[in-house]
Amino acid sequence: MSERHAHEDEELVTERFAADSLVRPGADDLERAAEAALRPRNLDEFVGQRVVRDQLSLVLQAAKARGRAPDHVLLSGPPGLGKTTLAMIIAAELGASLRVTSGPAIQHAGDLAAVLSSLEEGEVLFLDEIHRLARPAEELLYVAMEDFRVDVVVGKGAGASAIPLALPPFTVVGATTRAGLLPAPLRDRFGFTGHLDFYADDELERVLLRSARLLDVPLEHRAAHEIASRSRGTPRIANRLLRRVRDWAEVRGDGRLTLAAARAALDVYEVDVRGLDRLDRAVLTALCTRFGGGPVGLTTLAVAVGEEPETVETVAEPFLVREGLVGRTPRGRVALPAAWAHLGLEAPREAGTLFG
Ligand SMILES: Nc1ncnc2c1ncn2[C@@H]1O[C@H](COP(=O)(O)OP(=O)(O)OP(=O)(O)O)[C@@H](O)[C@H]1O
Repeated sequence: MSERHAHEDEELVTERFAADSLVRPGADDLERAAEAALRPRNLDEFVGQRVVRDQLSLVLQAAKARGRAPDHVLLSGPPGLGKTTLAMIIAAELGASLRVTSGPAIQHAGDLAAVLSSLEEGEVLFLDEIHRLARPAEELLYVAMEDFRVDVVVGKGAGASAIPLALPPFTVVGATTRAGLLPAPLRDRFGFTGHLDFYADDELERVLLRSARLLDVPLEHRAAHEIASRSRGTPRIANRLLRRVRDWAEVRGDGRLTLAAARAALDVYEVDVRGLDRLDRAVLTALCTRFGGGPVGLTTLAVAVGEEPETVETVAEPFLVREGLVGRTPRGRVALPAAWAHLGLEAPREAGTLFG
C-alpha cells in the first residue's frame, strides 16, 4: 500500500470515530453547520496562533497595498485548529469571494480544470485536504498556480491536443493535516506557509468566552477554565464541549454554566480532567493493569479493549503519546509514569525506564 493510501485509510478511521466521541478532532456536516456561527470573521477575532496571524496579516496588507492578489498560502496542522476559518478570514480581509473544494472531492484533473477556469480575478480558492489530490490534478494545479494557465485537453487518444487557457490572478489557500505528504513541487508554489499548533488552555478559555457571548449563554470564568483544560488544545473540541455543558445546564441545572455544571456535564459524557474519553482510558487501563505497563504489542492491546488495532493506533494513541501517557518502543507500547498517576495507580519501580 502506498504511503498516501495508508494515510487516507487512517483518516477514514479517524473520521468514523469522530462522531462517536466528544473529544475527537474531526467534524461531520452537522457539526460544521453548528460551527459556522462561531467562526471568527477577521484576524483580530481569531484567538491565539500569534506568529501565523502576524505573518499572514503582513502578507495580506502588502497585497492590498499593491492592489494585487497575494501569494498562495498553505496552512498546515491537525484538524479543528482553524484552517478553514483562516481561509475564510483571508478572503474576507481581501474583500474577495471564496470558492471551496477539497482534494477528495476532485476525482479527475478535469474537475479541477473546471473550477480553475471559472475563477474570477482576485478570488480565493480554498483547497482543503490538498494532500489528497490525485496526481494528474496536482500537476494541473502546479501550472495554474505558477503561470495562471490551464491546459484544456480537447479530443481523446492520439488526436488529443491541449489548448492553453489564461486564468486571471487568484490565490490558492491550501489546507493539510500532513504537510510532509505534499510533493516538494507543490509545496514550493506556496509563497507563505503557516503551521497551526495546539492552543494553550488560556487561549481556549478566550475562544470559549467568545463563543458563549455569541450563543448568549452565561459562562463563568471557572467553568471556561475547566472546559478548556479538557479540550485537548483544540478549539473545535472546546466549542463542542461548551454546547454539551449548555445542554446539561438547561436540562438539569438552572441554565448557568458554572464550574459545577461543567464538571457534572463532562462526567456524564465521560470526558475526564485531561480530556481522555472512554476508549483512551480503556487503553491506558489495559496497558497498566493487564500488561503491567508493557511493553505490549498493538494487536494484543487492541484485543484487550475489544477494538481494531488501527482504531487504537489512529484514534486513541496519538493523544496518549502527545500527553506523555504512553510511549511507543520497538518492543511495543509502554505506560509512562504519568499514565499510572492519571489512573490513580502506583507505578511499578521500573515504569518509564522501559521507554526508549
Ligand atoms: N483561533 C480561533 N479562534 C476562535 N475560534 C476558532 C479558532 N480556531 C478555530 N476556531 C473554531 O473552531 C472550529 C473549527 O475550526 P476550523 O473548521 O477552522 O478548523 P480546521 O482546522 O479547518 O479543521 P478541519 O481540518 O477538520 O477542517 C470553528 O467553529 C472555529 O470557529
